Amino acid sequence: MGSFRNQLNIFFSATEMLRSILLLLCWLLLWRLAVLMEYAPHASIWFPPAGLSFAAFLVMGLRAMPVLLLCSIIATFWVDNMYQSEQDWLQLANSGILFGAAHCFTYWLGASLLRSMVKSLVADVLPKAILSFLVIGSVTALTAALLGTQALAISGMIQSSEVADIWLPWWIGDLAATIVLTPLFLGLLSWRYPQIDSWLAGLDFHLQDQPLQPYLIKQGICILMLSAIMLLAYAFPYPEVSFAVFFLIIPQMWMVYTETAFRATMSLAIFSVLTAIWVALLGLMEQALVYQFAITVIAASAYFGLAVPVLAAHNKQLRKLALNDGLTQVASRMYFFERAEQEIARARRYQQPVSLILFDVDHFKQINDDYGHTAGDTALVQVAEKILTDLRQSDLFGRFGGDEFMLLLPNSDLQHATDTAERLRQTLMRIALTQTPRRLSGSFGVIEVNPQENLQQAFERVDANLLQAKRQGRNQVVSSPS
Ligand SMILES: Nc1nc2c(ncn2[C@@H]2O[C@H](COP(=O)(O)OP(=O)(O)OP(=O)(O)O)[C@@H](O)[C@H]2O)c(=O)[nH]1
Repeated sequence: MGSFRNQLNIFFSATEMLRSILLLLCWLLLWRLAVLMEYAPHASIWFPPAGLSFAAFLVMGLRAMPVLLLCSIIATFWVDNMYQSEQDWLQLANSGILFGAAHCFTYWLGASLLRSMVKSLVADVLPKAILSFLVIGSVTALTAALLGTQALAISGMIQSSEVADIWLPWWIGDLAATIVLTPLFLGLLSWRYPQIDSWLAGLDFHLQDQPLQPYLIKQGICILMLSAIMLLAYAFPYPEVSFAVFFLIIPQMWMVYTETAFRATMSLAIFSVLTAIWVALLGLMEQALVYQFAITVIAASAYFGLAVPVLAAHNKQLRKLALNDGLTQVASRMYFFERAEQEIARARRYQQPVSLILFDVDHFKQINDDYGHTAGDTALVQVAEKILTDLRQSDLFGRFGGDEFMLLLPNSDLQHATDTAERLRQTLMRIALTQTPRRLSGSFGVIEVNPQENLQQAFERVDANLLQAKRQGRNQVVSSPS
């Protein structure tokens, strides 16, 4: 009950009223545009209001219903004015309500289904969200076409016999617009409705600081290519020539991979509007179905392409998390062992020495207990930063866990590694911790890796040396020959 009252309050708020009026104006404008591109009665090459209805129901839910119903009724009166069907206003209102009910109910149902499906997906599943959108969008457009044509037949706007001819182009027109335009409308609406971001599984529609010029060049190439292909189809009126429009997938995918999601969807919208305009201008109505399919197929492929940069960014982030220790940013234990295996194998091949150092901060627990975990964390970060400045570029430095760190020194024999450990022990004592007045010290184990042993065995030996350094009173280096 509370939530219903909440919805009512939102519905009657000034901003929502303004949004509804804007929605009404945009819908009617797009509808007028669609009528301009009709190639047969009630069959437009594409029907942009369908994309807007789907996007509005996705974002606003049931709150969009009254406005979109009103749009459908106004459109019915408007269309009658054009076709002169001689119906009286009561019949027209009846037709409008029937058509509106078919259109709005279907798109609301489709949008609600998509919303609940996308919400139930766990993170990082953009391809699944895209697939759900394509499947539900197509079925919704089909249902809207079947119910819409029936509504017109029942209300007497068209003959029953015409339904069989109209439903397919009606569906493809709705489908092209729903598939191409819904994401763009969602992108535009996501500036005002931030909840959309969470459904997009990482896809960012908001403008980023990417240079405008390369985008404009790519957009220009897309427009030129499309215009050339359409003029070619006009000059050589064979059905085969019209299929050349499918080549547009190349520049569109180029756009998807290199530009922001918003620009890519914008480019698809420009492609579909221009195709529709060229078809209308050059009278290529015979091949309208080919162009409608091209628009839909290219858009559907492009959306899957949108998932690639998002997945690549996720992978990069996951790899960074796996390779680096989250707190100190030195190598993670997993990455250290992976690299150490490679280095030891390489050293064995070239018969070069390689050494391991394992060290542990003495009485670190005391810092946590006396000054808190944040002070402990800061101390670990300071230790890692300071040690890192004291190493060669080729040395590998990682965190084993807790206050234990490890080093792999390529091209270093036991003597060199022991000297390095001794230097680091002194470095540790010089660290001035920012959050505690404490001074640090560390215990070090050192070994030179024996050509016959594997990493596991080498690690056990260096760990034993560290343990001995602890037992012997801490703040010292214990090394042993191979
Ligand atoms: N602040 C902080 N503490 C950690 C972290 N990881 C482990 N610790 C703590 O580090 C302490 C490590 O203690 P130990 O190595 O067992 O012992 P110690 O106090 O260093 O004493 P010795 O090693 O015997 O000299 C434990 O209290 C852990 O809870 C971390 O990421 N941050």
